[in-house]
This record gives sequence, structure tokens and C-alpha cells, in this order.
Amino acid sequence: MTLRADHVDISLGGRKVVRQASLHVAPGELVALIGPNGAGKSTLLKALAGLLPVDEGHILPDVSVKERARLRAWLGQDAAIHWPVTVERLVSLGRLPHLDAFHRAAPTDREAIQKAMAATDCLAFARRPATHLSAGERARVLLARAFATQAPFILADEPAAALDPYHAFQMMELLRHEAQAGRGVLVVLHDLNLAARFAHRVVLMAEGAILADGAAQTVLSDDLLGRAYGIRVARGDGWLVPTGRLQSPD
Ligand SMILES: Nc1ncnc2c1ncn2[C@@H]1O[C@H](COP(=O)(O)OP(=O)(O)OP(=O)(O)O)[C@@H](O)[C@H]1O
Repeated sequence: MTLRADHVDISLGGRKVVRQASLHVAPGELVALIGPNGAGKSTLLKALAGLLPVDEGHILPDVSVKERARLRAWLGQDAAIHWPVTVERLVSLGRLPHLDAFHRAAPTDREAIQKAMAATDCLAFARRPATHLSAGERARVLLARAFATQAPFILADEPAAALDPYHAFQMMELLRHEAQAGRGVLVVLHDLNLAARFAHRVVLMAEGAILADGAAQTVLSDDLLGRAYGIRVARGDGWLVPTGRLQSPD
């Protein structure tokens, strides 16, 4: 089963911000969704998560709200933590879609929570209030919550944004590991090097439309990066850095 957007149009505030976008994620692959600010990446990701309705086109599979929560783990961009619950309790919320009517945790739930915290290095602060963490630690806890869901698909919106290079790399390794374990992972990224290093496939969005979808070396071409971002890049063995601005693509 693949998760897919099929010729999707989405409007926000009466304005069409995603146009005829088609995108799919298969089990076992990590797909990076890149593009300039305002391109429509978060909007498309939210629609794939079932958090936003589409005007036209389809998000597939078309399932019930409960089934959707089991199918897709969501790691949002501004996932602030407002309540001083413990880290363990917060991670356990990832199991909500699996609990019975009385919200009782079964041994399989407890096992999934421990496994998710171990994978993301959260066990050392499992009993601390989740509000008392650094931005990087918080990002790992929220990733643990998403992992605890054990959903076949993980949708993550800029999960590495607040992270130092070590933890950004670790975050991507964890997501890649999940993909290797058979999940489908779609991750919005601004760091083109992380996309090049970790993604099986890169999808480039600009002005609400999908501009390119393919291998990193094809999508991260001088021509496409110039058209989408208005930047010039220098590149080496597996890396690239912006070296100048072209005319703004806006
Ligand atoms: N709630 C909203 N109401 C109206 N327009 C919105 C709303 N949220 C976002 N937009 C607009 O929709 C467009 C797409 O926004 P979106 O957040 O999907 O872009 P993005 O590619 O994720 O950008 P960024 O890289 O800056 O996070 C932008 O033009 C934005 O201004």
C-alpha cells in the first residue's frame, strides 16, 4: 500500500495554495519534500495526514479517522508542549489510536513506548516534565511519540529545524532507519544536504506545484534549484552549498 496525493488542489483563506499536486510514498522509502518558503509543502503534508481537506483530487487510501490515526504518524512543525506531563506520558500519547475504550495500555503499548524512547535516546529524561527540555531534546521526544504510534507511514514537517548538526543527522538516521524497517517516511526539509544524504527520492515544490520528483542528483540540479529557489550552488562529493543569489523566483 502506498500513501498518495492524486492531483490535489488545496485552498487556504480563499486562495489556492496547492495545485494539481501528485505525490506518493511507498513502504521502505524516505522521501524528502523540499521547496522555498510558501511553496505549499506543509499544506500538502497536512492534507496527506488528513488534517486538511482538499478541493479537488484524492488522498489515498481513503480511510476513517480512527484508521487514519493508526496509518499515519504526524510530526508537526510547531509542536509546542504546553503541559508539564512527563516525557514518558507524552510519548505514550502516540499509542492513543491503539487503546481500548477505557484508554488502558496493554503490554504491547508499553513495549512500543519503551522502544520508541530507546530509539530516540529519551530514556535518560523519561521522568522529567516535557516542558523542561532543550529544543533538541523536545524534538526527540516528539519523534518518540510519532514512533510509538508504529504507524506504517511517518509524516514529518521540518523535524530537523531546531537541531544542531549532530542531532539533525541523528534525526535523519532515525527516520531512515524507520524507512529501512519498512515504513514510508515523508519529511519536509530545508537542508538540501540532508535531503541529498538521506532521501531515497526528492520531491521539489514551488508555487503550489510539484516541479520535480526523482533521485536527489536529478532533482538537486543547478537548473531546478535556480528555478525554484533562485540560488546558485557549488557542489562536491555528496554536498552542495549556496554560493550566490540569482534573480528572485517570486
Ligand atoms: N492559514 C492560512 N491561511 C491562508 N493562507 C495560508 C495559511 N497558511 C499558509 N498559507 C499560505 O499558503 C501558502 C503555502 O504555505 P505552506 O505553509 O504550505 O508553505 P511551506 O512550503 O510549508 O512554507 P515554509 O517553508 O515557509 O514552511 C503560503 O503562501 C502561505 O502564505
